[in-house]
Amino acid sequence: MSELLNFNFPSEPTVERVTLFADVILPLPLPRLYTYRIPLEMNDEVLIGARVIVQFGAKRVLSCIVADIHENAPEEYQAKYILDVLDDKPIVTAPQLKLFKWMAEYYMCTIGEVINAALPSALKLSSESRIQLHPQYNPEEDELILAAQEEKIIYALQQNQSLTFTEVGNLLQLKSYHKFIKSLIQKEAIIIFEQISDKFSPKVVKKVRLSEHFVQEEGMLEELFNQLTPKPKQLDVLLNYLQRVPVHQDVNQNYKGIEKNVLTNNPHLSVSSVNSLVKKGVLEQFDQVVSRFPMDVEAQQLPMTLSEYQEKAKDEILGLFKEKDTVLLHGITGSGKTEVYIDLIKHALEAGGQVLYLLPEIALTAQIVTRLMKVFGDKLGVYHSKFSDNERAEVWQGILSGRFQVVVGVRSSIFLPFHDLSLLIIDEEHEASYKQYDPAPRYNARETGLMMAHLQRAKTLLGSATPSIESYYNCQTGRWGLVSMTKRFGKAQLPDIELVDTRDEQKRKNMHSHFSGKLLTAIEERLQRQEQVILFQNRRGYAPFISCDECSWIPKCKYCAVSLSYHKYNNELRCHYCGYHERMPHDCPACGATTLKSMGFGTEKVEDELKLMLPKAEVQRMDLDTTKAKNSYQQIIADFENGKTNVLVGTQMVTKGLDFENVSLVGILNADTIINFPDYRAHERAYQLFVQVSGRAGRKGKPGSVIIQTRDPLQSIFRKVRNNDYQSLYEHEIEERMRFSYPPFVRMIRITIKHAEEDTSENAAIVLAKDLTDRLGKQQVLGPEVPYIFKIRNLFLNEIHIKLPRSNTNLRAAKDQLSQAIFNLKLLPDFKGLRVVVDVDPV
Ligand SMILES: Nc1ncnc2c1ncn2[C@@H]1O[C@H](COP(=O)(O)OP(=O)(O)OP(=O)(O)O)[C@@H](O)[C@H]1O
Ligand SMILES: [Zn+2]
Repeated sequence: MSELLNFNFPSEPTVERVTLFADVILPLPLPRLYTYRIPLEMNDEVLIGARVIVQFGAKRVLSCIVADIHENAPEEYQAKYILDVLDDKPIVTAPQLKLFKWMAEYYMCTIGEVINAALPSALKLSSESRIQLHPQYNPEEDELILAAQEEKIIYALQQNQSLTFTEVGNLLQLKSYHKFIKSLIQKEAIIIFEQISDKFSPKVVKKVRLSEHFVQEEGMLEELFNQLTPKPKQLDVLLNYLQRVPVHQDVNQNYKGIEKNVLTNNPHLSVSSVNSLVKKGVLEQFDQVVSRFPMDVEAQQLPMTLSEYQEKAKDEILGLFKEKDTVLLHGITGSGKTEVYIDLIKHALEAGGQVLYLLPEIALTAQIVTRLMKVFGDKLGVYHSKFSDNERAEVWQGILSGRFQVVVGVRSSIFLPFHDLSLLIIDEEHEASYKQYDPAPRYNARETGLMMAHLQRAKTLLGSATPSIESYYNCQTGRWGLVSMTKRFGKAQLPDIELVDTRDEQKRKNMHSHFSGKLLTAIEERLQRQEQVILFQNRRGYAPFISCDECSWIPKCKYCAVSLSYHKYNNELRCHYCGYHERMPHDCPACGATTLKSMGFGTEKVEDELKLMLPKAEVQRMDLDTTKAKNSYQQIIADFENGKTNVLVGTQMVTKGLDFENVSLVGILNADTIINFPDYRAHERAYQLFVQVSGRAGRKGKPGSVIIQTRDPLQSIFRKVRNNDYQSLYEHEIEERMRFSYPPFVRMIRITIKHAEEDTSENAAIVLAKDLTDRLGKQQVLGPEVPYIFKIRNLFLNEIHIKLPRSNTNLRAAKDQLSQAIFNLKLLPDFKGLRVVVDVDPV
């Protein structure tokens, strides 16, 4: 595979008339690249990193990326011709291709899977792709010079709204019709969209401006004033317009106009006068399509000067960057890391490079984007999965064209087409959400980011108040630089942390459902003082399961080995693994009793009960269920920021990096499920979670407090959290990792074997484990074992863990062995229908 993936980047375009071949990456999980022949007339047009259209299989026509161009015909098959060239410039850059290749090798997947994850769908075309008229193109009015075929397409689109590529081909009766589509896209007459649901719907605002001749021709404006004197209401409208758009100072300002509703919503102006002026032709009304990424936000430098500590940290980072490529900024919650990042980004942009700022979660981007917009204006691009395909394609193209020099985004941003990255920031670097579980590539954006930075010779700054053990270890061994900030910004102090023993409280009848008396009183106090509260519970839904009081029946998922969670708002039982749902039964299907009780509690119940107990409080919830819609994150965060809500209840979404100045109390409702998680990282995770969520309190001057409810307050983790003692957590953890051979001392690979038959799954796992033991040695192979959740989506699971020494040569060899073993396993007739999932560095 690696030979086939060898990319060459010829520095000069080929001009001779030789027969050329292109190796292409199809967006499919294929184990290797395919070679196509380049038609002679396209010799100069096919470029590495650009898209071409090819036929794959008997029927499929799709776009793919050219990875290499050479003169060697494939030996095993007759190369088909490339049908068309889509781009006249590469849309995937040279360092990106190298990164994708590395990802495929490192994470043991195909490069097609990587490309598939990387490209926004709007850049992936197939016979099913659709085109529509460009929303700003008006065939009746806009004079474009179109070829006859192009006119035909436009005409058909006017009749039909949209066409698939296949339909375009049929319409033109041509095999190579893509060039017409391409040309129409370039002329901005059409756009491509992947699904009807994704159809590009631009935001349009109604605007007005003065008709041009009043502005351009001498004396016209005075005359207009005279004309309008008998109509004082219309005159008012005109004066108001001129106040907002001082055309006498700068005539060009008129062109932009203002939004019409600025005039019509003004209580001092009459709507009918505005409309009369439009009718008379004094005001000209027009529609403007506003980009989803506002272009006219001017960068406005905020007067944020770094504190002495921040300045010192920044200088240390820059100093370390002279010797090291990677630096970890370990700054406590609220120490002001973001401002240090912003300063470093400015620095990097001034030197002319590109910057990527990675965040683990969309919820976080909302706040940070506002902060960054103010400083970087329209140089800033934002990238995450709540954007539509077209929006994502717009960011992709904007990076290629140089429009966006700094991008803030979640893990998938590491796929973006940077070519001159100079700084990569990985905020909250300890976050597990940087890792993609499913589907392949199962990559970690932190590790991939580091590789990306390495390939582009960029510097990487990772930041966290609770660094991952692996990262801190890298600093201890001297591979990375370490910079610390140990004080909160300004006068803010770390909050006081109080433990409440729920077992004890229960005995004293001091528990009100899931709230201790102490927590309730504390919440009430904050409400009286007009301060805000964040409550954290690690489960969404109303209750993790329900059970019959009579017969103990518990509803389970039909397809997975888990109980169904109860969601009250739609009275449903839901599987959090496969999405299966059913109505909550009225009585027990097993015994008929009407005594179904919900057990345990999730965020929905916390919200519900709080509203009952404290009816005056405005409570809002932030979890997966309340943030499905595109802008719901922003709304919830904005409501909390503006003080519209007093209490924010949420899952781990509320714990990360959010910055609210008025929060003086944080409550953790049930710490125990977090600590008692069966995983070697449980301790580290619990520490990170408690410290992060506590860190939301008391960020701006006002003292903050934290109440943690637990049945076992004597656990050592709480002492570390209360003392903010990362050092002792690290020392304890790193010793255990060394003793029991866990990362960072070894690399782990998890192999999950899936089959519809329980026995087949188990047998296959035994055979594979045996083979792997033979190949890699006994020490290296753990399992097979049946995971706690042993069935998901009707497939029975078995797991094998592999631990490998850290040296790179061994790693590659071991992975080859692993691939071989899996390949052989799947060939065995007993194991038909077997699925094997390989997860490198699982988290
Ligand atoms: N130089 C500065 N001038 C004014 N305000 C600042 C400055 N630096 C930080 N702040 C304010 O201090 C608060 C905390 O800063 P910030 O959010 O960057 O902390 P952080 O280190 O990222 O914390 P966390 O790890 O909890 O996310 C913010 O409200 C921020 O606006
Ligand atoms: Zn299920």
